[in-house]
Amino acid sequence: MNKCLSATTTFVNNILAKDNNFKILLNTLPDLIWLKDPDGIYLYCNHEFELFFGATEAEIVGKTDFDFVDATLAQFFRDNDLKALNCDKATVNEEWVSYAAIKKNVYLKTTKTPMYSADGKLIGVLGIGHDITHLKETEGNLRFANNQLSKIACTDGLTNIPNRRAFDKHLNQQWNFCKREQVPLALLLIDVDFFKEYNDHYGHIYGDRCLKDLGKLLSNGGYANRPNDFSARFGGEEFAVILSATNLQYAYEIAENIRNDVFNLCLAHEASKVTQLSQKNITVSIGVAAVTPKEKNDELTLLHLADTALYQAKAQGRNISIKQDCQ
Ligand SMILES: Nc1nc2c(ncn2[C@@H]2O[C@H](COP(=O)(O)OP(=O)(O)OP(=O)(O)O)[C@@H](O)[C@H]2O)c(=O)[nH]1
Repeated sequence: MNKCLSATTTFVNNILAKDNNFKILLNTLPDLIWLKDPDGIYLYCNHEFELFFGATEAEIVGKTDFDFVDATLAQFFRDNDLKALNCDKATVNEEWVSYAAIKKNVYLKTTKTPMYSADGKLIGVLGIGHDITHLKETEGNLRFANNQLSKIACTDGLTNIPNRRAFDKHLNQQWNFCKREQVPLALLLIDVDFFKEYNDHYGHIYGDRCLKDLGKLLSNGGYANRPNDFSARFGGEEFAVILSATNLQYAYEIAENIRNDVFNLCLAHEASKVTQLSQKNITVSIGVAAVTPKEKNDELTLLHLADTALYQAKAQGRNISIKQDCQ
């Protein structure tokens, strides 16, 4: 032990020896407490710290972190000591540590503070490690719960596909994207034909099942499979598909694929009033629109056009797709 170290060790021992109760107090604390000189040599540690290193205070004092933990961790501790010394104020860092003496992994919030004697001489760095494992776990659980909540908030409870809220957000994002790129944004509004009659005929439970099947088809059918494309339940028995950077003709072709695939699901609809059906199946009418965003219009322009087209599809007998160009 060098001369300087023995001087500071004496200083620390004097503090502790003056009042044995003080030592008892420090050993009773569940926090890890330690003191190192400016070179990183231990001057003192409490009982909790002894458990961490798996050595007694007498064995620890006079040694450095490099004698007890692997070089990477020891260097990490040393860097944090130097950080506190260099900025001459308390610094805080957090890390997972494993105890050597007992089976215990904890997430520590460690505060390191430069310590001075009464006459202003630097003694070293005082460290306090506080176990915040519980807090960390709670934080993780909260983050997980928040993610789940965000998912739930954007998912339709019945069909398990994105809901109207998610649709509105995505439409706005893609509108802005297409405005920047000056490419058309296409929208398909898909409405089940004579669904009231379906519910009346088969009951709401079967009505729900039918909507779930349609939701599954829209999300798995490969119609909106480019990264910016999107399908959602728009509300009630209405669905929507957003096709980014897509012209009206291509969007219309996708709509016709969807319309045919819905028919080919062969969901029986005995009460359908759609005429000229080879089979009384569930059918949909689709309004298609595409708009290249300009300053003077917004996403409501696109919604309005698709809605008008859907209205026309219903008026023209249903089970068709109608496309509506921007004037
Ligand atoms: N089972 C079930 N039915 C729903 C749900 N949401 C809306 N509906 C029903 O969808 C039906 C929509 O009826 P209408 O708006 O008259 O439309 P329609 O009967 O499909 O007629 P057209 O659209 O003109 O072909 C209503 O009977 C609603 O109760 C749902 O989540 N589950």
